[in-house]
This record gives sequence, structure tokens and C-alpha cells, in this order.
Amino acid sequence: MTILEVRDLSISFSQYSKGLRQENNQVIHNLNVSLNKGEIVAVVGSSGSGKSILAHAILGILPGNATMTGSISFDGQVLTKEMLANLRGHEIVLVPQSVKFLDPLMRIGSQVQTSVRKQNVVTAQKKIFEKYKLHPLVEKLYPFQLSGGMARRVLVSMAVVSEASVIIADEPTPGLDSEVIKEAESSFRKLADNGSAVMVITHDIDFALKLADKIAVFYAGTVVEIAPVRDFFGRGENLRHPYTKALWRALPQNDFIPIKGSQPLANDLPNGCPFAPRCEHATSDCSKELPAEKMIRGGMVRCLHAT
Ligand SMILES: Nc1ncnc2c1ncn2[C@@H]1O[C@H](COP(=O)(O)OP(=O)(O)OP(=O)(O)O)[C@@H](O)[C@H]1O
Ligand code: NI
Repeated sequence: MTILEVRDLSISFSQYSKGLRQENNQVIHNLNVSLNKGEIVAVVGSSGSGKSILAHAILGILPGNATMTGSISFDGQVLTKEMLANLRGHEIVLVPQSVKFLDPLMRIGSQVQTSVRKQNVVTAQKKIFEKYKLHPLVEKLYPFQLSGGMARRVLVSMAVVSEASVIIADEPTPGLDSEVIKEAESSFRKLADNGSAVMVITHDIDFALKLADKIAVFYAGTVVEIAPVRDFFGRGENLRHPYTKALWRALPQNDFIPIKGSQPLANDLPNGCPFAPRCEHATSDCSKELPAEKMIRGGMVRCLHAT
């Protein structure tokens, strides 16, 4: 059952460029994605493709210079700002990419305790500290006293103890050792097994494949494919989008072939399919308009030539 649905989301930033000219950068466009209860979706895609902005839109914490169109629904209801403010931190929780999201003036123990909803606050905090190898003395510390890796373990702990319906984890693993990464994998899976929906944003395709049920592939501000994890095998013959295939084949354990060219910038998007300028299958039709979503073999793809 769908718990969170993002429909036709577009987000642009207005910025002043040289000579006080106002520029509108569309960093997300025509984006659809949904999260089901009990499911983990990993969002992969290169740096700057708009993944964190999607997370911030879902949490209703976009910066003031952002304009958003489209809708985000929770449990079948389109969210308003007020509704989101009530759900944030309880029903919809973020593991932010930046540790700056911790309250600088609050001790870590109390901060983690504020996230507990269903259990005894102190016991739950102590138990999660043990799981994430946070020494009891960390309870008394302030965020500035933590190392990067410790802060990230605190952020993951906060999301896990919240037992929220929707958990959006934005790059939860950098700086964590392999044991803690395994702990995070098992925590996210347990949350999903208990009915939560989890979205994990990551650069790490291996981590995504181990953890998730589905992979949503981001390119230049939109989702170009959503594929079940089982489709990632061999030379990517079951994958649908040329970019997903190229990402897969670029992995060291596969062909290790880098993708030629670079992702277009938000203020310089080509017409039509954003991947067309780098795509060996592109035809002139690809540059006319963004390909509509197609369902093929149980996955979604935006590519005119996908079969
Ligand atoms: N406040 C802002 N004003 C203007 N542009 C912004 C702002 N915040 C982000 N952007 C732009 O939005 C785009 C998407 O950024 P985002 O942080 O979502 O990328 P990302 O996919 O999360 O990248 P990474 O993998 O490096 O975390 C970038 O081009 C970035 O420059
Ligand atoms: Ni990001």
C-alpha cells in the first residue's frame, strides 16, 4: 500500500547571477515516485542531480528561494505546509545528509530522546546508543564535540528510534565502518518489516542493492527508471534505461566503463530527454520532449527506445 506519493514534482531556485540578472534554475522536473509500506526504495544518481532537494521537499524544508509545483501525498492526502509541519519528525523523518541538522545547543542524549515515540524514552535511547556503538558518555556531549562518523551514527539512531511511517535517509553511510553499515541495513529492514516505508539516498550502488527492494535512478532532476533490485545482474540486460545500464556497467566489478560526458546543469538542460546528448541510442525524437513514463516488465522507465 502506498504511504507517500510524489506526483509531477518540479522545483526551481531563483538566484541572482552576474549583473543582478535573476535566473531560475529548475533542479527537479516532472518527478514521480512513490513509497509503499514495508518497502525500501534506494535513490541513486550522480552528485547534483537533485536527490537531497527531493528529500527536503518531502520533509517540507526547502530553502526560501525555492518554488515547488506538483504534489506530495501522505496516506492518500495531499500535504499542505501545515500538515507537513505536524508530521515532520514524527510520521515523516529525515536522516539528513549534513550533520548541521543537529541542534547545536542540545545535548546528544536529549536530542535522540526527543525522537522516541513508541517506547520508554530513556531505555530506547540507551539501547540504540549500544547498537550504534555510541558510548554512554556521548549522551552528555554537544554536536560540535562529535566526529563526523559519530554524528552520522547519532542521526541514523534518531531516525531508527522514531519508528516513523516514512523514513528518508540522505546518504546515511559515509564515514561509517562496515559493522555499523550492517547495523543500519538491518535497522532499515526491520523498520520496513514493521510497516514503515524507507527511502535511502545513496551514491553507493552496492549498498543500495543489498538494502533495497527497488532502485529509483535519478538523472538531471528527474527519475528516469524505477527497477526492482533483481534486475541488476549480468550486463544489465534486464534494465530499461540507457543511463541505468551505463551506471551498472561502470561499476568496478562489472565492465568498469565510465560514462562519457557529464550530466547537464540545472540552468542548461537540453530539450527532451536529459540523457540524450550522452546516449548512443538517441534519435532526433529524443530531443523533442521528456519521454512519458512507461511500465515495462514491472518497472518504470522514461525512454522512447526502451523495450
Ligand atoms: N539553496 C539553493 N539555491 C540554489 N540552488 C540550489 C540550492 N540548493 C541546492 N541547489 C542546487 O540544486 C541542485 C541539486 O542539489 P542536491 O543537493 O539535491 O543534489 P544531490 O543529488 O543531493 O547531490 P549530492 O549527491 O552531491 O548530495 C544542485 O545543482 C544545487 O546546486
Ligand atoms: Ni545530496
